Amino acid sequence: MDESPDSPADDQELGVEIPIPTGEPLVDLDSITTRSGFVAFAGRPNAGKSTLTNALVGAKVAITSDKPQTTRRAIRGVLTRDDAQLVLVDLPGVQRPLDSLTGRMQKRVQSEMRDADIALMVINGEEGVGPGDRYIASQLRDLHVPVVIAVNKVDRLHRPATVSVLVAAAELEVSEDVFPISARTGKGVQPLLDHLVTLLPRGPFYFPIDEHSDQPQHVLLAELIREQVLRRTFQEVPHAVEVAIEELDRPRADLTVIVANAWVESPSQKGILIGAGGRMIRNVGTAARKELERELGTKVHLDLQVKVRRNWRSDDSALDRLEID
Ligand SMILES: Nc1nc2c(ncn2[C@@H]2O[C@H](COP(=O)(O)OP(=O)(O)OP(=O)(O)O)[C@@H](O)[C@H]2O)c(=O)[nH]1
Repeated sequence: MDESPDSPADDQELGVEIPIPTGEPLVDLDSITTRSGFVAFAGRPNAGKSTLTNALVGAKVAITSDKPQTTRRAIRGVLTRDDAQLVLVDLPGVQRPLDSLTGRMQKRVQSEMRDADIALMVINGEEGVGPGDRYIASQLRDLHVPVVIAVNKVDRLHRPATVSVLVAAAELEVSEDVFPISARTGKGVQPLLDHLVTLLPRGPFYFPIDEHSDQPQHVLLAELIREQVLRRTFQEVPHAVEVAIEELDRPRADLTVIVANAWVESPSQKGILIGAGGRMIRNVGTAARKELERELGTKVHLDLQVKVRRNWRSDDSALDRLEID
């Protein structure tokens, strides 16, 4: 039994009074010089929200791919500098819900946006401003949080094309703060960051300064495996795959053993993911192992199985188990 006099149970047994909150602020805000807050990303699928999150954080906290709807969970990336801490909330792209999975994703987008200190609207500069962006802008207008717009992928645009997307973005009339950036090359990201910091409220940091993300390790590892599936599959298969870590062992300091399942929705998708003679799943496994080794700093033995779970995207118990809420 824990004999520590500090434990709450002992406090109660000894009759120690626990102070009741009086409604007085616990911290004197005038004495705080740092700024901190939550910046939620809104944008169409594929606009580059996850790439921008990683670029700002300076570490890979979110997987990226050229397939729309890669991001399924709200991922918090944490960026700390001397004067400020930004908690970047990388969200799924805004889209019409099609099933339980996308329904949950969109509910999460709405609740995270409501709770944010700043909304950062990311526009895919290569595609220009479209009806999807106008819809997102109309939603942001109702939120009453400061909005900043990043026009991304300007590395793919000539100057006149960049100017015309910037003008179209300003005409959305949701923000006057429009920044041309390339999340891929890093161009324009620093001025955007400096501006976001000026809009944050004063306050203490939310996360320890060496933390990059609030994502549980097993979720990040599963995502790194899914990223390799996304790189190699097409049409409906990337959307039908989810990866779950079943076991993680460290038998030696320099070796991690991981057992993971890749869920698909039908036997034909299973066939595609395994590939002729098992070639596809071997390639996924080899590439994923390298990413896992980089993340964990140990050798990795990866046992990756493909399993069919029909309609997992409409199955609430499966989504709960996969921690998609
Ligand atoms: N050329 C170029 N490509 C980019 C840039 N930013 C992102 N991309 C690419 O665009 C694709 C989509 O990027 P993501 O970061 O996954 O996009 P997302 O907005 O998070 O997508 P969802 O998860 O679908 O919401 C990937 O292939 C990225 O490499 C950029 O600044 N320039």
